[in-house]
Amino acid sequence: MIAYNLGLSTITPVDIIDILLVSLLLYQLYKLIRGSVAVKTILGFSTVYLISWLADKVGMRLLGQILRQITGISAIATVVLFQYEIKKFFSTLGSLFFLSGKQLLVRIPGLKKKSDLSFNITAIVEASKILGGTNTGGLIVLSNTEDLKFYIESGDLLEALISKRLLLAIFNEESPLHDGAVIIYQAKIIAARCILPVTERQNLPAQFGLRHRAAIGMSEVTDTLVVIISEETGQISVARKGILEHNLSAQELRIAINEYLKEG
Ligand SMILES: Nc1ncnc2c1ncn2[C@@H]1O[C@H](COP(=O)(O)OP(=O)(O)OP(=O)(O)O)[C@@H](O)[C@H]1O
Repeated sequence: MIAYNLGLSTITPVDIIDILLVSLLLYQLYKLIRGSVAVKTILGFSTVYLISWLADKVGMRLLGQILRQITGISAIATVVLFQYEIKKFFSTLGSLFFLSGKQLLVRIPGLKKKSDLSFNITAIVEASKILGGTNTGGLIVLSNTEDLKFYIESGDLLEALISKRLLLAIFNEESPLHDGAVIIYQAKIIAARCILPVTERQNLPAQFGLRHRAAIGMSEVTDTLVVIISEETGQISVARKGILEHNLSAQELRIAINEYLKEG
């Protein structure tokens, strides 16, 4: 076996692969919890552990005992509290194993391949504004990194350049394509009439029906930004990482899309 002697220890190619895989895993974990409530919860758990350890050290038996009980249930609490992050982590790992070589390059940090075309943000913003103004429902999934093959296959393939007129034509109530979601991958409208996974969350306000629930569900399990135009109120919302930002102006929608594309 090939091995490199760097003085202190011998590094083999397997060690290098090992380090690369661990870095990839840690990067995925970091991406998942970055900016989410998970960070605060982890800090909370760590504080309880620390106080419990200190209480034991200085002989505060009662406090130590109570805190130990709390830390004892933290394993179960972690699974319940982080069910979204855990689900997302495994679905990301799963999709990594089923990526083609080209898609794998897109996922490796630093090697992210930018699309040759640029996302026509203005077309998406203007179409959303018009749809909202005429109380026409719309559901648009933006993906910069995942090809969303599984969801694309549930709808009708289009592979067209993004244009305001095309988006308006798709969501026109007379159109046979208006039901379900449009999926935009990199800079193209890939498919329409797609079926998205509906969130299982119970605590959503009653005003949010299936369109909003499907948007939240999709953003929970994929790295996408989902734009919703409400048929009932004409309001524009976006869902990202399971969080819904409601009643956005055209300018706010533009900012949300820009931020997503920068992140992606
Ligand atoms: N799983 C799904 N995937 C994609 N689109 C869906 C899904 N479920 C519902 N929809 C779309 O949402 C429409 C129904 O929206 P519904 O009125 O229940 O939602 P809503 O959140 O109250 O939105 P609105 O404010 O527009 O009424 C359907 O006609 C369909 O186009």
